[in-house]
Amino acid sequence: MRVRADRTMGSYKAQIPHLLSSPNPNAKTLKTPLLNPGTPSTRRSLLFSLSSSCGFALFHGKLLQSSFMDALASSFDPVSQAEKDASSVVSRRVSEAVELLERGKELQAQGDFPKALQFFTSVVENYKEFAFSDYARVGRALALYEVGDREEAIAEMEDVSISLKGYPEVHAALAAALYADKHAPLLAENQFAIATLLDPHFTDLSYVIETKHWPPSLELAAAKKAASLSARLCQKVQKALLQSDVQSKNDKSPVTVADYGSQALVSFVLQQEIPADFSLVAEEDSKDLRKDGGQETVERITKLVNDSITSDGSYNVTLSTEDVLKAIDSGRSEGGSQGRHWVLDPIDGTKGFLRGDQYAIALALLDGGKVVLGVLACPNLPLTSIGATGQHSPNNEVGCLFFAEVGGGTYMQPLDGSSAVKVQVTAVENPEEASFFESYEAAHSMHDLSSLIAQKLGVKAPPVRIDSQAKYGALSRGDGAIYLRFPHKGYREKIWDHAAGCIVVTEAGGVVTDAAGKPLDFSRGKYLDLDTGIIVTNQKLMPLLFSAVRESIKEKAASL
Ligand SMILES: Nc1ncnc2c1ncn2[C@@H]1O[C@H](COP(=O)(O)O)[C@@H](O)[C@H]1OP(=O)(O)O
Ligand SMILES: [Mg+2]
Repeated sequence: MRVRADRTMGSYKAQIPHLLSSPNPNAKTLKTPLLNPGTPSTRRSLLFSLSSSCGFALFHGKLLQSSFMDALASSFDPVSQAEKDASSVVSRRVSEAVELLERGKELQAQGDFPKALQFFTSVVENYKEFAFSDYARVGRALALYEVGDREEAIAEMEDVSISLKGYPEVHAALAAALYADKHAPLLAENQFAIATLLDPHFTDLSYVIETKHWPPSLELAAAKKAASLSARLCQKVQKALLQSDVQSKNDKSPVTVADYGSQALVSFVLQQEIPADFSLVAEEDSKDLRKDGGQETVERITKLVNDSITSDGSYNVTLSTEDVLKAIDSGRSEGGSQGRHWVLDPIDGTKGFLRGDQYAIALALLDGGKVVLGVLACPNLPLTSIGATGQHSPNNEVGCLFFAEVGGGTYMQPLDGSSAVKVQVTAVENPEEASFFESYEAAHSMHDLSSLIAQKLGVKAPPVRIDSQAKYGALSRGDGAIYLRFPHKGYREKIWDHAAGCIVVTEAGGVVTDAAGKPLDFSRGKYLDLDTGIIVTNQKLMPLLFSAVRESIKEKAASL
């Protein structure tokens, strides 16, 4: 959700839209963990930091400095056993509630809003007697917003803005929600005025982004939802394909249907969730489908898309064939260095999809030509490391969703929706201990060149060959240390084949460059104009890798 500032509006109105990429200040540094001054202060957290810089606990409406609490507890000598018991019940309930609150915040920081909502709701409902349950109400309001229950979210924000007086983030979040969802600019202005009176920093966009880390989490939630639904659609088609007879396996139509279906579904979900200024750069368009004989395929696609929408249950609509064709064609944007554009590969690695191997649904968001968010759904990637072989035991669960926002790190979540974990690229420094990924298809990347590079580096392990951007995902969680991609002469890389993968790796601490050592430039439209190839690894290995790549390219050229 991003509403542009209207230059004719008043000074507050012009400021409110900068909060709108997310009314959820989803990732701020927690300086003062509630009742727990000893924990590290780097945790990403929602709205929970108190304005003071030392540890406080709010309890029965009284503010108690927590460093005194233990002393008070130990010196307190209750008159009766009953009072002693009551006191211990209270402290047990406080720790229970704080634990639930902390868990809710963690889940929220990971983008797992439905689970976070459960934890916050539990505090709100079961621990009403503690004043700090109001902080759970803030979390609940924002989680409700993220899961799409916006009416309830705004009502809760309004209530809590009154009960938690003097808490600027609630007013700022409410300002953004009133502006974007209620289309109530005057009410939004009032809330924004309160927020900025309480904390003038909210007028400063760089403060909102850099200090509060308000990420485009609405976009992230929408992107995760779109990619997950598409992954389900593709899984269904791949399953039917793999169960079919040999003759229909040679038929390319299942991948066609899944490809278009995935694009239509992602486009539909994004437009439902974030209608403002929608722009999508995607691989497919409806030209071929509109030709004679395409009607049956369009009908199959439409059925698939409608089945996916129905199974999700959040949208009460049935799309017509024309709606589906239009959704596909809304991916005709050219991208570029201005504005915000979604970038989609509806099925990356179609060869892998047909073989029953790896493929990915890759969705990213560009802002001013830079990738600010990426989601990679990899329906066949095992949840545990694919290690040095690319293989996994047949009982291993598969289906990973990687997601990253600029400045927020990379997370991986099972596609079944269970909790996300933060991932990091490997810390391996010695190339002898490194393994490398490359394309399964020799036509997509020069295996002889990668082999020369690996040899120069001293890599001992054989290449791990898998299809699609699942390679970026696997590398982001440390399954391997290096990804080498050297398309044959004349091939032009497209932005949708790298945008999501690139941010997933860089936010996990990795480096992605072309073979000349330059970062990938996503600002030039559909194509990446780059030198020779793409190399990916961790910060430590990059200098060594880069030299091996330069030498190998020269050597190969000389031998031709
Ligand atoms: N000749 C080629 N050289 C390099 N990449 C290609 C070539 N043809 C298609 N691709 C694209 O490479 C990507 C997958 O590469 P890999 O799986 O080897 O990493 C896909 O995006 C695929 O397109 P598509 O998305 O249309 O399948
Ligand atoms: Mg692709």
